Amino acid sequence: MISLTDVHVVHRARTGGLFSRDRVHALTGADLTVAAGETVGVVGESGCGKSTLAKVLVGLQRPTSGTLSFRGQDVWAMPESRRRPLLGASVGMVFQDPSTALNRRLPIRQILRDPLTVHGRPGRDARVAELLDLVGLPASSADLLPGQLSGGQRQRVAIARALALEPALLIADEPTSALDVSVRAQILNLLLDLKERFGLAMVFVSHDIQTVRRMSDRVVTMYLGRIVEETPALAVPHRARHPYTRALFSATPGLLSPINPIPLGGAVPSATRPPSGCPFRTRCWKADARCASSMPGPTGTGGHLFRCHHPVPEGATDVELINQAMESS
Ligand SMILES: Nc1ncnc2c1ncn2[C@@H]1O[C@H](COP(=O)(O)OP(=O)(O)OP(=O)(O)O)[C@@H](O)[C@H]1O
Repeated sequence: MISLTDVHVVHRARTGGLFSRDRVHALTGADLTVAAGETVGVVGESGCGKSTLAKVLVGLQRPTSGTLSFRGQDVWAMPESRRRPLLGASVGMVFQDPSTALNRRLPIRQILRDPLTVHGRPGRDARVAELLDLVGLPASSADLLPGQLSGGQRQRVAIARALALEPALLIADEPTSALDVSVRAQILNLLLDLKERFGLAMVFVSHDIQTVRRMSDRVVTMYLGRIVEETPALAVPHRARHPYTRALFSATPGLLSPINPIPLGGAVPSATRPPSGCPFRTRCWKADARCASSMPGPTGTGGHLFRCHHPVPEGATDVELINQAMESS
C-alpha cells in the first residue's frame, strides 16, 4: 500500500559556529513496504531515525531524495493540490505526547471536526459522536477542552482525530511513552482493537521492544539512519541475523538474555559524520575491512531481510554472541 524506495533525509543543522551548518543524515537509503492491514514495528536507539521515517510516511517530511509511493503513485511527484488530500485522508498519525499534539484552546468537538471540515466531509456532528464512541469516550467529552481530560483520554482523542477520515494506514510514533504506565495497556489494546475492526495498516514506532513485538507482524530495526533488518515479529529475537538487532534485543530485560546484554564497543557515531560502509561497524564485534568499504545490500528470504556482511549464524545463541563479542574486545 505504501512504500519507500531509497529514501534519504538530510537536514542542514547548526552544530558548530554561527555560520557553519552540518549535514545531519537522519535517514539513509530507506526501503520499506507496508501492506494493507499489516503492522510494522520500528525499533532502534534514540536518534536512529524512527520519527523521521514516520514523518516521511505521513508526508510531514519531504525526502531529500528517493520515492514515497502510495498505492503505486509517487506522492511527491504530485501537485500539492492532490498530495495533501490523498495523504491527509489516507494516512493518520498519532504522536507521542497528546498534550502538545492537541490545540489546548479548542474543545474536543472542534478538534475532531477540523479534519472533516478541511476534507469537506458531511455529517460532522454525527461523525464526532461516532469517533468518541469508537475510542471509548463519552459523548459529553465533546464539550471539554484537552486540559480537562487525563493523559490517556487525550491520547484517545488524538487517536479519534487520526481516524476521522477513515485512513488505511495509521502511524503511531511512541503513542504510549508520555502516558502513565497504568493507562499504556489500555491505549495499546484500543489500537489493536481498531486495527482489527477496520483492517488498518499500522506503523508502530517505539523504544519499548516488548510492546513492538506484541503489536507488530514485522519488526524493522534501525541504526544511525539506516534500516538494518526486517524480521517477522515471531522470529525476533532469536532468529534475528543482524548483530545490532541481536545486541538491541539482548539489552531488553526478561526478553532474551540469560546473563548480560551483548557488549558493544563505543557509542553511536554522530549523524553528521556517519562511518563509511556499514554504520554499525565501529561497534560491531564482527566488523572487518569489508564492512568499512561498503554497505551490504539486503539479503534473506520470506520477509526476513538483513544488511550485514557477517550475519549472525542461524541458531546462534545469545551466550555464544556474548562470548564472541567479549573475545574480540
Ligand atoms: N529538524 C531537524 N534538524 C536537524 N536534525 C534533525 C532534525 N530532525 C531530526 N534530526 C536529527 O536526525 C536524526 C534522527 O532523528 P529522529 O528524531 O528521527 O530519531 P529517533 O530515532 O526518532 O529519536 P528518538 O527516539 O529520540 O525520538 C537525529 O540525529 C536527530 O538529531
